[in-house]
Amino acid sequence: SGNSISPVPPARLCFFSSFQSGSALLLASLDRAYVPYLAAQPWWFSPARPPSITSRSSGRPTPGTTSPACRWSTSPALARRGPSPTRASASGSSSSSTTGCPRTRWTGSSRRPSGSSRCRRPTRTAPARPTRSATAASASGSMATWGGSSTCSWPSTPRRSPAPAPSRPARSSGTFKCPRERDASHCDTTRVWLVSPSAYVAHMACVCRAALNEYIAAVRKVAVRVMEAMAEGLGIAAVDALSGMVTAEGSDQVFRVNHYPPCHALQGLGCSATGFGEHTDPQLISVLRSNGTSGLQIALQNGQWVSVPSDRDAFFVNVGDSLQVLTNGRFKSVKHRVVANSLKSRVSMIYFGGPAMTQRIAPLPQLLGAGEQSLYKDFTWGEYKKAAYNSRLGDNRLAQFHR
Ligand SMILES: O=C(O)CCC(=O)C(=O)O
Ligand SMILES: [Fe+2]
Repeated sequence: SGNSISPVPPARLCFFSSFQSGSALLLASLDRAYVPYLAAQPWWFSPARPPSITSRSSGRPTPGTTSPACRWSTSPALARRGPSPTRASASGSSSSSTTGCPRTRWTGSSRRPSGSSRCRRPTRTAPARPTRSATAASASGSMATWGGSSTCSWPSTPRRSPAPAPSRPARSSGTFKCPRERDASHCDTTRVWLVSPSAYVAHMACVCRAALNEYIAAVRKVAVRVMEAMAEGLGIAAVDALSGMVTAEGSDQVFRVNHYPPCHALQGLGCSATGFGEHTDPQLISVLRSNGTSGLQIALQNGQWVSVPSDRDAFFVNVGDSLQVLTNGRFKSVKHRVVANSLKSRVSMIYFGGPAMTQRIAPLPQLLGAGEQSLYKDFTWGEYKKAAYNSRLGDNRLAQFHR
């Protein structure tokens, strides 16, 4: 995306075959919490196989299992922290509304705190929070921690069977209207904070460590190559002027997996449910791969939402706010969101390349033309991140840093 916010497909980048299979392996084994979903979609385990639609993809929950439609888990950390740029509510102006999955049952007041669930929450064991020592170690660069909703254990507590999916769209007395609920989201997320790509692997007690390591190393190379090409395109002599920030010691990288269960009740209703509210990514660059289920949209300058073609063999590369500042607005971080699919699960995995916390984020001097002023106040990535965490997901977080 970036500067080119016209509805063109994202650039296709070449997958090496080992990368492709490593990537599929990663998706298959990343977190045991995803096994029920992945098991329902055998192509995850064999990328060569077409995404054949299995009986599960018809969207009917198998009796005795938890409905994928409303399976939800919320990071206790996020719930406590409230609105955050990684997992909070959609807000701000939007030309078209999305809503909570109408089939979900609201658990509380009509305005839930951001980051908590609108869906009926299954009884489950809260995932272990990283211990203080793990967090401290992470901050000091010696390991990475798992964060977000799922750790490497699937809850052992029994879950209630869901009510069978309605055979017709769920309407309340035939007058169901899509509520304009900006605080809704319909997504499970698992995040891995990357501190040291080699050290965190040693820490991870998951089956996925090798695949994860391989994938992240490879996708980081993709990010670096893209940023090198950007520097070249901007006429900057030092090829690593931008990319060096994600390879630098202490760079702040995150890898996140999102799962958007299908929202069956949307069928035939002509409205959409928010999977991930509108936002821009705060880091430098994001490299996303998905399972080919549609849902990702970007906002054009006129506010119109455009779907990004779903292609599981393509990367979606997104410019983050920090890169917008470094290039003094030549590349723009594009607002994007995810709408839930009524039939199919969407799984995406995103590598976010961020700079080190102390990195000064300001337009590259070699980029500024004669008399050109920075459009932004000076700040460090750490300062921006702190401000971002105190904002709502859909806020224009760069606004407060504009001169
Ligand atoms: O899951 C997706 O497709 C996009 C998610 C996203 O934008 C994000 O995690 O920042
Ligand atoms: Fe994003």
